Amino acid sequence: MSKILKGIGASDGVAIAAAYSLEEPDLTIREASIEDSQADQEVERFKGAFNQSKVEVTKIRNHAEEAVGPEHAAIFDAHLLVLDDPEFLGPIEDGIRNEKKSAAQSLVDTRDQFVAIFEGMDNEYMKERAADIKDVSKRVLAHILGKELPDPSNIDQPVVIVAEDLTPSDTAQLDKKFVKGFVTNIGGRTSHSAIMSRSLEIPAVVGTKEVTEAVKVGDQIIVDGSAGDVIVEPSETEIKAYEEKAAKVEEEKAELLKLVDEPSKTMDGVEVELAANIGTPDDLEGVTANGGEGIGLYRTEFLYMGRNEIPSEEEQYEAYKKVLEGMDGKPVVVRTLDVGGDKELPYLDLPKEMNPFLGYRAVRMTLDNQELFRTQLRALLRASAHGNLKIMFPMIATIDEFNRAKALLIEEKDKLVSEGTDVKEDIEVGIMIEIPSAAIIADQFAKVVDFFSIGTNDLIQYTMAADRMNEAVSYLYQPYHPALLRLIQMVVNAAHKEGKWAGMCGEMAGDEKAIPLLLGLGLDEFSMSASSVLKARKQISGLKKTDMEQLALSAVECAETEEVLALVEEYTNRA
Ligand SMILES: C=C(OP(=O)(O)O)C(=O)O
Ligand SMILES: [Mg+2]
Repeated sequence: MSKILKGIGASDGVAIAAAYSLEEPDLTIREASIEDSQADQEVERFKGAFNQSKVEVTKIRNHAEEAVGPEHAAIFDAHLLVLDDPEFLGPIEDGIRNEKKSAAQSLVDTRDQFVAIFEGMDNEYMKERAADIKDVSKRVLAHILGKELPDPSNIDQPVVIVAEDLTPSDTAQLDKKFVKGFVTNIGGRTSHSAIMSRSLEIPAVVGTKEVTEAVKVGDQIIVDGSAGDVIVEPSETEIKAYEEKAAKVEEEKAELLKLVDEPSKTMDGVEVELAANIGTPDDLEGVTANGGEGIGLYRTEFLYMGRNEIPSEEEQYEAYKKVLEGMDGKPVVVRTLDVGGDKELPYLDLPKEMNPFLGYRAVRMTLDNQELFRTQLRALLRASAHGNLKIMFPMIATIDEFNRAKALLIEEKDKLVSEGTDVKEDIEVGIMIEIPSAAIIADQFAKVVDFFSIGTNDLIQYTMAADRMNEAVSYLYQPYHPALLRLIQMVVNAAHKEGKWAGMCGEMAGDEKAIPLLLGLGLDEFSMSASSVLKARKQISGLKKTDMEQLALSAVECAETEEVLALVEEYTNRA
């Protein structure tokens, strides 16, 4: 009998495939020492494990080169060097032969010695070598212990990934050709793995609480990303029903594609901009295919993930240039590095925090690490010559933070100009509105910034004090709550009063129930997953802006979310 798990639908569509687990195996060492007579056998075992690891790393390296480019493959070249390094292999063999350690124990002790030496050096390059040694040793240890490490980039058959959670860098490595869907235990619609699943257009269900318990590797599962359902070991009849549903989803998509070149216009002729959010230059294809009128949010942090070092100015410049040229003069809002919260960068050695979402993240960190920030700003300024760039700072809480970030930008711009580098004049510089303090004094911000983009994913969690990743408090995560609508109203009105524009790049911008309200509140730009653009265009073409203004005026006066939703229903059915 099949079993149905309920979760939160994170990305629409239906996937049917075998389950693949991303859980890491238990790598606890049970035998630390050996008898004399076992030494040869243990040496054989450790050499065999190194050889197996070399074969795997070479495969992963080649795959990475093909899928994401040679820059990302370079990490694995460094791993291969470690696997061949006699300075590393020698002490492991000595530990087995002379100190009677098991292969696993000798590997771990040698690893720890090397890691301590490299981490203690005052040199970024050497610190990165410590990360390589840790990574490689984990793989070798797994082989010595007879365990297998999960490797999302090495999947070569259709699968549905099942995991406790997927980190943004795990998600970035998924190959759409084989990864048909994913299901996690934790997370909500705005956790970053969910956002990535939408940009990759992979059906996903998050927050099932129990998928890793309920599903065995190889089990057939169905993911219904629209309903948030996961069917484990489905019957023939269920498979057939879902295959039909999948075909219907494809049909609807084909129908919507007819709107690709249409303007985004309400019934009474008001145009808005429907833009898309991207994480990497590879996402551009989806934006063009879905008729995105611009990029409303380029989350540059993904360029910094899944690697062991900060991307160079040149590498960043190339990525930004590719996006700007790809959008061919259409607006591209690039957000400067926003790490922290659930987006970690192991090589930056950021402190572990009690409340990472309230901690050292985004501009708070980049203003403090000026070399890193200036490198990104220079890359952006140089790229500005290739298109319609707008620069946006994340997680701004105070005017002073904005002024400091902008001052660095201007300093770098002046330097580049004096060096004779081409930099576009009049680049718009704006901020994300993710923190209630910024929304509340939006009138002050509007005097100094060129635009706002409301980041509701964070703004909701900070307004309601409800962690966006935590399902236990997900009932409080209410996009349509009047408190939030009032903040949005303040921001849009403040922008318009100063002749500036206000957009939204949080997930709410692509939400069918929110769009009528946002239109009525006067939002100028809606930036969403590329896969939602055409649906939004169709919806907007059936709404009258004047009616939606009435709806919004009534909605901000409501006491509860339910009342707001009832109003949305009433007004949109009327239209
Ligand atoms: C778009 C946003 O930023 P991110 O989801 O990357 O935190 C947001 O907070 O709404
Ligand atoms: Mg945010």
